[in-house]
Amino acid sequence: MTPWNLLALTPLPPEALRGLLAPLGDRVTLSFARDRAAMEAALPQAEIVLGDWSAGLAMDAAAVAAAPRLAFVQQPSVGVDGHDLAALSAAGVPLANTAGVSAVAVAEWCLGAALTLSRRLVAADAAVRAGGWPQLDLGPRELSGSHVGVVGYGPIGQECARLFGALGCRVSHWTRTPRGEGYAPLEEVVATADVLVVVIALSDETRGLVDPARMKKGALLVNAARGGVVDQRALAAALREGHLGGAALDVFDTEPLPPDDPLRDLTSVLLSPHVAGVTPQSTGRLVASVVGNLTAAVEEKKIENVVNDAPARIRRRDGSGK
Ligand SMILES: NC(=O)c1ccc[n+]([C@@H]2O[C@H](COP(=O)([O-])OP(=O)(O)OC[C@H]3O[C@@H](n4cnc5c(N)ncnc54)[C@H](O)[C@@H]3O)[C@@H](O)[C@H]2O)c1
Ligand SMILES: O=C(O)[C@H](O)COP(=O)(O)O
Repeated sequence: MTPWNLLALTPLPPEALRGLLAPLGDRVTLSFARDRAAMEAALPQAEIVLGDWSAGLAMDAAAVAAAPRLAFVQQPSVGVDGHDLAALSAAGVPLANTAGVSAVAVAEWCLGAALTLSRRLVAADAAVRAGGWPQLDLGPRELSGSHVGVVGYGPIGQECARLFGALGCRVSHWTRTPRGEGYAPLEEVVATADVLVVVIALSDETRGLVDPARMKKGALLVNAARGGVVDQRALAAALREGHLGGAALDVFDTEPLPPDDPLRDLTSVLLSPHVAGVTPQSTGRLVASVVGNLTAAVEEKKIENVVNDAPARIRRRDGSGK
Protein backbone atom coordinates (compact mmCIF):
# COMPACT_ATOMS: atom_id res chain seq x y z
CA MET A 1 0.00 0.00 0.00
CA THR A 2 1.21 3.54 -0.73
CA PRO A 3 2.64 5.08 2.46
CA TRP A 4 0.86 8.09 3.96
CA ASN A 5 2.80 11.39 3.90
CA LEU A 6 3.04 12.42 7.56
CA LEU A 7 4.19 15.99 8.25
CA ALA A 8 5.45 16.48 11.82
CA LEU A 9 5.34 20.01 13.25
CA THR A 10 6.48 19.07 16.76
CA PRO A 11 9.79 20.40 18.12
CA LEU A 12 10.95 16.87 18.99
CA PRO A 13 14.26 16.04 17.26
CA PRO A 14 13.57 14.00 14.09
CA GLU A 15 15.47 10.95 15.35
CA ALA A 16 13.48 10.91 18.62
CA LEU A 17 10.22 11.17 16.69
CA ARG A 18 11.28 8.43 14.24
CA GLY A 19 11.88 6.21 17.28
CA LEU A 20 8.47 6.98 18.80
CA LEU A 21 6.69 6.40 15.49
CA ALA A 22 8.52 3.12 14.77
CA PRO A 23 5.26 1.13 15.28
CA LEU A 24 3.92 2.80 12.13
CA GLY A 25 6.72 1.12 10.13
CA ASP A 26 6.75 1.79 6.39
CA ARG A 27 3.09 2.81 6.37
CA VAL A 28 4.18 6.46 6.65
CA THR A 29 6.78 8.66 4.99
CA LEU A 30 7.92 11.27 7.49
CA SER A 31 8.76 14.91 6.81
CA PHE A 32 9.40 17.71 9.30
CA ALA A 33 8.74 21.47 9.48
CA ARG A 34 9.66 23.80 12.33
CA ASP A 35 8.66 27.17 10.92
CA ARG A 36 5.78 28.55 8.91
CA ALA A 37 7.73 28.73 5.61
CA ALA A 38 8.82 25.08 5.83
CA MET A 39 5.28 24.11 6.83
CA GLU A 40 3.77 25.93 3.83
CA ALA A 41 6.26 24.25 1.51
CA ALA A 42 5.32 20.79 2.84
CA LEU A 43 1.52 21.19 3.12
CA PRO A 44 0.62 20.48 -0.54
CA GLN A 45 1.83 16.88 -0.11
CA ALA A 46 0.83 16.35 3.53
CA GLU A 47 -1.82 13.70 4.21
CA ILE A 48 -1.42 13.45 7.98
CA VAL A 49 -0.23 16.31 10.20
CA LEU A 50 1.18 15.74 13.67
CA GLY A 51 0.67 19.13 15.36
CA ASP A 52 3.01 21.45 17.22
CA TRP A 53 2.73 22.37 20.91
CA SER A 54 0.23 25.12 21.75
CA ALA A 55 0.83 28.64 20.42
CA GLY A 56 3.02 27.20 17.70
CA LEU A 57 2.33 26.09 14.13
CA ALA A 58 -1.37 25.46 13.68
CA MET A 59 -3.74 24.28 10.96
CA ASP A 60 -5.52 27.60 10.54
CA ALA A 61 -7.80 28.28 7.56
CA ALA A 62 -4.89 29.21 5.26
CA ALA A 63 -2.97 26.07 6.19
CA VAL A 64 -6.03 23.86 5.59
CA ALA A 65 -6.55 25.49 2.18
CA ALA A 66 -2.90 24.84 1.30
CA ALA A 67 -3.23 21.11 2.11
CA PRO A 68 -5.54 19.55 -0.52
CA ARG A 69 -4.44 16.00 0.37
CA LEU A 70 -4.91 16.41 4.11
CA ALA A 71 -6.80 13.47 5.69
CA PHE A 72 -6.05 13.70 9.43
CA VAL A 73 -4.58 16.05 12.06
CA GLN A 74 -3.37 14.58 15.35
CA GLN A 75 -2.67 17.24 18.00
CA PRO A 76 -0.20 16.06 20.70
CA SER A 77 -2.01 17.98 23.48
CA VAL A 78 -5.45 18.45 24.97
CA GLY A 79 -5.94 22.06 23.86
CA VAL A 80 -6.70 22.42 20.14
CA ASP A 81 -6.95 26.22 20.08
CA GLY A 82 -5.11 27.66 17.09
CA HIS A 83 -6.46 25.03 14.71
CA ASP A 84 -9.46 26.09 12.63
CA LEU A 85 -11.98 23.39 13.55
CA ALA A 86 -14.62 24.69 11.14
CA ALA A 87 -12.20 24.72 8.18
CA LEU A 88 -11.05 21.18 9.00
CA SER A 89 -14.66 19.99 9.36
CA ALA A 90 -15.63 21.61 6.04
CA ALA A 91 -12.77 19.70 4.40
CA GLY A 92 -13.93 16.47 6.09
CA VAL A 93 -10.63 16.20 7.97
CA PRO A 94 -10.78 14.79 11.52
CA LEU A 95 -8.77 16.57 14.24
CA ALA A 96 -7.95 14.47 17.31
CA ASN A 97 -6.42 15.50 20.64
CA THR A 98 -4.97 13.56 23.57
CA ALA A 99 -8.05 13.88 25.80
CA GLY A 100 -7.54 13.06 29.44
CA VAL A 101 -3.82 12.22 29.41
CA SER A 102 -2.84 15.09 31.72
CA ALA A 103 -5.95 15.44 33.90
CA VAL A 104 -4.24 14.20 37.08
CA ALA A 105 -1.09 16.24 36.45
CA VAL A 106 -2.97 19.49 35.83
CA ALA A 107 -5.39 19.00 38.73
CA GLU A 108 -2.48 18.28 41.10
CA TRP A 109 -0.75 21.46 39.85
CA CYS A 110 -3.96 23.46 40.50
CA LEU A 111 -4.22 22.07 44.03
CA GLY A 112 -0.54 22.73 44.73
CA ALA A 113 -0.78 26.24 43.32
CA ALA A 114 -3.89 27.02 45.41
CA LEU A 115 -2.17 25.75 48.57
CA THR A 116 0.99 27.72 47.73
CA LEU A 117 -1.04 30.91 47.37
CA SER A 118 -3.30 30.40 50.37
CA ARG A 119 -0.45 29.45 52.74
CA ARG A 120 1.79 32.24 51.29
CA LEU A 121 4.62 29.78 50.75
CA VAL A 122 6.53 31.88 48.20
CA ALA A 123 6.52 34.96 50.45
CA ALA A 124 7.56 32.84 53.45
CA ASP A 125 10.45 31.31 51.53
CA ALA A 126 11.61 34.71 50.22
CA ALA A 127 11.42 36.27 53.69
CA VAL A 128 13.45 33.51 55.37
CA ARG A 129 16.09 33.59 52.59
CA ALA A 130 16.36 37.36 53.13
CA GLY A 131 17.06 36.82 56.85
CA GLY A 132 13.53 37.42 58.12
CA TRP A 133 11.30 35.30 60.34
CA PRO A 134 7.75 36.56 59.72
CA GLN A 135 5.62 34.33 61.92
CA LEU A 136 2.65 36.66 62.32
CA ASP A 137 2.25 38.79 59.22
CA LEU A 138 2.21 36.45 56.21
CA GLY A 139 -1.60 36.19 56.24
CA PRO A 140 -2.04 32.46 55.52
CA ARG A 141 -5.49 30.90 55.15
CA GLU A 142 -6.67 27.28 55.20
CA LEU A 143 -8.09 25.91 51.96
CA SER A 144 -10.28 23.43 53.78
CA GLY A 145 -13.74 24.90 54.27
CA SER A 146 -13.32 27.48 51.51
CA HIS A 147 -15.47 27.71 48.38
CA VAL A 148 -13.62 26.56 45.26
CA GLY A 149 -15.16 27.44 41.90
CA VAL A 150 -14.08 25.40 38.88
CA VAL A 151 -14.64 26.87 35.40
CA GLY A 152 -14.71 23.96 32.92
CA TYR A 153 -15.78 20.42 33.74
CA GLY A 154 -13.83 18.21 31.36
CA PRO A 155 -11.41 15.57 32.68
CA ILE A 156 -9.29 18.25 34.41
CA GLY A 157 -12.23 20.10 36.01
CA GLN A 158 -13.67 16.83 37.32
CA GLU A 159 -10.31 15.79 38.80
CA CYS A 160 -9.98 19.26 40.39
CA ALA A 161 -13.44 18.87 41.94
CA ARG A 162 -12.40 15.49 43.36
CA LEU A 163 -9.08 16.72 44.80
CA PHE A 164 -10.37 19.99 46.30
CA GLY A 165 -13.43 18.17 47.62
CA ALA A 166 -11.19 15.60 49.35
CA LEU A 167 -9.47 18.50 51.11
CA GLY A 168 -12.78 19.64 52.61
CA CYS A 169 -13.52 22.48 50.20
CA ARG A 170 -17.04 23.26 49.01
CA VAL A 171 -16.73 22.90 45.24
CA SER A 172 -19.05 24.30 42.60
CA HIS A 173 -18.41 24.39 38.87
CA TRP A 174 -19.65 25.81 35.60
CA THR A 175 -19.41 24.39 32.11
CA ARG A 176 -21.27 24.83 28.82
CA THR A 177 -23.64 21.90 29.26
CA PRO A 178 -24.98 21.74 32.85
CA ARG A 179 -23.90 18.44 34.40
CA GLY A 180 -22.39 16.96 37.52
CA GLU A 181 -23.00 17.60 41.21
CA GLY A 182 -22.23 21.22 42.11
CA TYR A 183 -23.13 22.86 38.79
CA ALA A 184 -23.94 26.58 39.17
CA PRO A 185 -24.29 29.60 36.82
CA LEU A 186 -20.97 31.13 35.71
CA GLU A 187 -21.67 34.56 37.29
CA GLU A 188 -22.37 32.89 40.63
CA VAL A 189 -19.25 30.68 40.51
CA VAL A 190 -17.02 33.64 39.59
CA ALA A 191 -18.55 36.06 42.11
CA THR A 192 -18.64 33.72 45.13
CA ALA A 193 -15.51 31.56 44.91
CA ASP A 194 -12.68 32.04 47.41
CA VAL A 195 -10.47 30.19 44.90
CA LEU A 196 -11.39 30.22 41.21
CA VAL A 197 -9.78 27.44 39.15
CA VAL A 198 -9.90 27.98 35.37
CA VAL A 199 -9.63 24.78 33.33
CA ILE A 200 -11.87 25.40 30.32
CA ALA A 201 -10.96 25.02 26.65
CA LEU A 202 -10.11 28.25 24.79
CA SER A 203 -12.36 29.00 21.83
CA ASP A 204 -14.11 32.01 20.32
CA GLU A 205 -16.86 31.52 22.94
CA THR A 206 -14.56 31.30 25.96
CA ARG A 207 -12.02 34.03 25.08
CA GLY A 208 -12.08 36.61 27.92
CA LEU A 209 -14.75 34.54 29.71
CA VAL A 210 -13.42 35.24 33.21
CA ASP A 211 -13.30 38.88 34.31
CA PRO A 212 -11.18 39.13 37.50
CA ALA A 213 -12.97 42.36 38.43
CA ARG A 214 -16.14 40.29 39.00
CA MET A 215 -14.44 38.00 41.49
CA LYS A 216 -14.91 38.29 45.25
CA LYS A 217 -12.52 40.71 47.00
CA GLY A 218 -9.45 38.88 48.28
CA ALA A 219 -10.15 35.76 46.17
CA LEU A 220 -7.40 33.69 44.53
CA LEU A 221 -7.33 32.83 40.83
CA VAL A 222 -5.64 29.72 39.38
CA ASN A 223 -5.41 29.48 35.57
CA ALA A 224 -4.10 26.27 33.99
CA ALA A 225 -6.27 26.42 30.83
CA ARG A 226 -5.11 29.05 28.34
CA GLY A 227 -4.17 32.69 28.97
CA GLY A 228 -6.91 33.93 26.64
CA VAL A 229 -9.72 32.64 28.87
CA VAL A 230 -8.93 35.28 31.51
CA ASP A 231 -8.67 38.98 30.69
CA GLN A 232 -4.94 39.30 31.50
CA ARG A 233 -4.83 43.12 31.63
CA ALA A 234 -7.82 43.16 33.98
CA LEU A 235 -6.09 40.48 36.04
CA ALA A 236 -2.90 42.55 36.42
CA ALA A 237 -5.03 45.56 37.43
CA ALA A 238 -7.10 43.54 39.95
CA LEU A 239 -3.90 42.24 41.55
CA ARG A 240 -2.18 45.64 41.56
CA GLU A 241 -5.21 47.28 43.20
CA GLY A 242 -5.45 44.51 45.81
CA HIS A 243 -8.88 43.40 44.62
CA LEU A 244 -7.56 39.84 44.31
CA GLY A 245 -5.48 38.14 46.99
CA GLY A 246 -3.25 36.37 44.47
CA ALA A 247 -3.06 34.40 41.24
CA ALA A 248 -1.24 31.30 40.01
CA LEU A 249 -0.73 31.23 36.26
CA ASP A 250 0.63 28.41 34.10
CA VAL A 251 -0.63 29.95 30.85
CA PHE A 252 -0.47 33.43 29.31
CA ASP A 253 -1.75 35.48 26.37
CA THR A 254 1.77 35.38 24.91
CA GLU A 255 4.13 32.51 25.67
CA PRO A 256 6.92 32.70 26.70
CA LEU A 257 5.83 35.58 28.96
CA PRO A 258 7.42 38.78 27.52
CA PRO A 259 10.26 40.27 29.65
CA ASP A 260 8.33 43.53 30.18
CA ASP A 261 4.99 41.94 31.12
CA PRO A 262 3.54 43.73 34.20
CA LEU A 263 2.71 40.37 35.83
CA ARG A 264 6.44 39.88 36.47
CA ASP A 265 6.48 42.82 38.91
CA LEU A 266 3.61 41.55 41.07
CA THR A 267 4.66 39.51 44.10
CA SER A 268 1.12 38.18 44.57
CA VAL A 269 1.46 36.13 41.36
CA LEU A 270 2.91 32.64 41.07
CA LEU A 271 4.30 32.22 37.53
CA SER A 272 4.83 28.85 35.83
CA PRO A 273 6.03 28.09 32.25
CA HIS A 274 3.05 26.07 30.86
CA VAL A 275 4.07 22.85 32.56
CA ALA A 276 1.03 21.95 34.68
CA GLY A 277 0.32 18.93 32.52
CA VAL A 278 3.90 17.76 32.09
CA THR A 279 5.01 14.78 34.17
CA PRO A 280 6.74 11.56 33.09
CA GLN A 281 3.46 9.72 33.67
CA SER A 282 1.38 12.10 31.54
CA THR A 283 4.04 12.14 28.82
CA GLY A 284 3.89 8.34 28.67
CA ARG A 285 0.11 8.48 28.28
CA LEU A 286 0.43 11.23 25.65
CA VAL A 287 2.88 9.21 23.52
CA ALA A 288 0.67 6.10 23.80
CA SER A 289 -2.38 8.17 22.78
CA VAL A 290 -0.65 9.78 19.76
CA VAL A 291 1.07 6.62 18.48
CA GLY A 292 -2.05 4.52 19.05
CA ASN A 293 -4.21 6.97 17.12
CA LEU A 294 -1.77 7.40 14.23
CA THR A 295 -1.49 3.61 13.97
CA ALA A 296 -5.28 3.26 13.95
CA ALA A 297 -5.48 5.97 11.29
CA VAL A 298 -3.04 4.37 8.85
CA GLU A 299 -4.73 1.00 9.42
CA GLU A 300 -7.95 2.83 8.50
CA LYS A 301 -9.47 1.89 11.86
CA LYS A 302 -11.53 4.21 14.08
CA ILE A 303 -9.64 7.28 15.31
CA GLU A 304 -10.16 8.19 19.00
CA ASN A 305 -10.73 11.66 20.51
CA VAL A 306 -11.93 13.44 17.37
CA VAL A 307 -12.92 16.96 18.48
CA ASN A 308 -14.40 18.40 15.28
CA ASP A 309 -17.34 17.50 13.11
CA ALA A 310 -15.66 15.00 10.78
CA PRO A 311 -15.65 11.21 10.30
CA ALA A 312 -13.43 9.24 12.70
CA ARG A 313 -11.69 7.37 9.85
CA ILE A 314 -9.25 8.71 7.31
CA ARG A 315 -9.74 8.57 3.57
CA ARG A 316 -7.36 9.48 0.76
CA ARG A 317 -8.13 12.78 -0.96
CA ASP A 318 -7.31 13.23 -4.60
CA GLY A 319 -5.24 16.40 -4.25
CA SER A 320 -7.91 18.64 -5.72
CA GLY A 321 -9.12 19.39 -2.19
CA LYS A 322 -11.88 16.73 -2.41
N1 LIG B 1 -1.56 23.91 31.49
C1 LIG B 1 -1.44 22.72 30.94
O1 LIG B 1 -0.38 22.11 30.95
C2 LIG B 1 -2.67 22.07 30.33
C3 LIG B 1 -2.66 20.68 30.11
C4 LIG B 1 -3.79 20.10 29.55
C5 LIG B 1 -4.87 20.89 29.18
N2 LIG B 1 -4.81 22.23 29.39
C6 LIG B 1 -5.96 23.08 29.04
O2 LIG B 1 -7.05 22.70 29.85
C7 LIG B 1 -8.24 22.68 29.06
C8 LIG B 1 -9.25 21.75 29.69
O3 LIG B 1 -8.88 20.43 29.44
P1 LIG B 1 -9.81 19.17 29.78
O4 LIG B 1 -9.00 17.97 29.51
O5 LIG B 1 -10.43 19.30 31.10
O6 LIG B 1 -11.02 19.19 28.79
P2 LIG B 1 -11.52 19.85 27.47
O7 LIG B 1 -10.53 20.72 26.80
O8 LIG B 1 -12.07 18.75 26.66
O9 LIG B 1 -12.75 20.72 27.96
C9 LIG B 1 -12.89 21.31 29.21
C10 LIG B 1 -14.32 21.78 29.41
O10 LIG B 1 -14.55 22.91 28.58
C11 LIG B 1 -15.88 22.85 28.13
N3 LIG B 1 -16.03 23.73 26.98
C12 LIG B 1 -15.43 23.61 25.78
N4 LIG B 1 -15.83 24.63 24.98
C13 LIG B 1 -16.68 25.39 25.72
C14 LIG B 1 -17.42 26.58 25.45
N5 LIG B 1 -17.35 27.17 24.27
N6 LIG B 1 -18.19 27.08 26.44
C15 LIG B 1 -18.27 26.49 27.61
N7 LIG B 1 -17.61 25.36 27.93
C16 LIG B 1 -16.82 24.82 26.98
C17 LIG B 1 -16.08 21.39 27.85
O11 LIG B 1 -17.46 21.11 27.79
C18 LIG B 1 -15.40 20.77 29.05
O12 LIG B 1 -16.30 20.70 30.11
C19 LIG B 1 -7.74 22.27 27.67
O13 LIG B 1 -8.60 22.72 26.67
C20 LIG B 1 -6.38 22.93 27.60
O14 LIG B 1 -6.50 24.21 27.01
C21 LIG B 1 -3.74 22.82 29.95
O1 LIG C 1 -3.37 21.29 26.23
C1 LIG C 1 -2.46 20.62 26.72
O2 LIG C 1 -2.39 19.38 26.64
C2 LIG C 1 -1.35 21.33 27.45
O3 LIG C 1 -1.66 22.67 27.68
C3 LIG C 1 -0.11 21.24 26.69
O4 LIG C 1 -0.36 21.86 25.49
P1 LIG C 1 0.82 22.11 24.50
O5 LIG C 1 1.62 20.87 24.48
O6 LIG C 1 0.04 22.37 23.27
O7 LIG C 1 1.54 23.28 25.06
